Amino acid sequence: MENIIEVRSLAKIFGNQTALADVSFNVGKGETFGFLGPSGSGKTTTIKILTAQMSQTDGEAFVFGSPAADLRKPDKRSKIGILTDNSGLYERLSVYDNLKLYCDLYDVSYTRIEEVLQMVNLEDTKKKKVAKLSKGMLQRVNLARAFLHKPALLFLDEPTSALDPVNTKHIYKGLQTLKEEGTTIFLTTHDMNEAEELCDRVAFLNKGTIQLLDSPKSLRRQFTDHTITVELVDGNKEIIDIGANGASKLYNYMSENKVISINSNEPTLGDIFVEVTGRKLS
Ligand SMILES: Nc1ncnc2c1ncn2[C@@H]1O[C@H](COP(=O)(O)OP(=O)(O)OP(=O)(O)O)[C@@H](O)[C@H]1O
Repeated sequence: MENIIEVRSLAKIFGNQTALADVSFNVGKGETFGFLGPSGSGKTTTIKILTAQMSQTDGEAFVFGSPAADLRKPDKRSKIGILTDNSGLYERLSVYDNLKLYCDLYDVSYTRIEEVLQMVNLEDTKKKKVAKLSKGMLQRVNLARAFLHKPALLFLDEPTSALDPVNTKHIYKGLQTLKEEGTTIFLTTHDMNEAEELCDRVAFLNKGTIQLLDSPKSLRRQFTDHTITVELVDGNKEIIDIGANGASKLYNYMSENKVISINSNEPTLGDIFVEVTGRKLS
């Protein structure tokens, strides 16, 4: 698979603070890659280096096969979209007029505005001035702006942090559409459900280093204790091994009509993160 991002031994030091110690990973074309870590673990710093907003102290970062710093050139920059919390929108203009300006900047047809507003669930808000938007609405306008020009690579720094569950689901659908269209997505989050929902692979970042990197499915398999929990009619819960011994036990309970529910004990990404790093995500 062609790599869109390649990072080798990346380090960033601010004064006496190490934000990134030694980070290496690749992101393949069309992949949605999740960078997961608690506050201060180095997620935004990584995005800033990959999008040429900051240079690294050591190591290498390549985007589209060239050093990330090349993204300062306008022809390269138009291939990426970035969502960060620094908005860059004109407060006195409406949502629609702000997006029109970006259409002009990227030479995109105005018909695209309706498409992206639909993807972020803001069709009814397009006439509102940006100054009057709620935090969640602002985040959705910024998202719309980030993928307005159909970038090949999209950087999303905590894309749903200000959103309610309904809008979060709506955004997930929009991001799935972008993925189906072939967009490569680099996403940071501390929301493990988001990572499960969207990401092909995730990297666990802790204190500036990657501690695990794999698909959510492989990680859950790797860390499972191979048991299920069976809830019985007498109110007791029993943990049963999923091997042959457990099977006969479960068969007996079931044939005696004693089972109310059976639940997998496969760990969530959040459980695995805590186990590996000893830290909680939020
Ligand atoms: N411009 C800066 N000057 C000094 N230190 C910085 C600077 N930017 C980031 N840091 C430090 O680098 C570390 C990593 O910060 P970063 O913003 O990358 O973390 P993060 O994982 O994105 O956190 P959050 O989830 O809170 O956004 C932190 O300790 C932070 O204080």
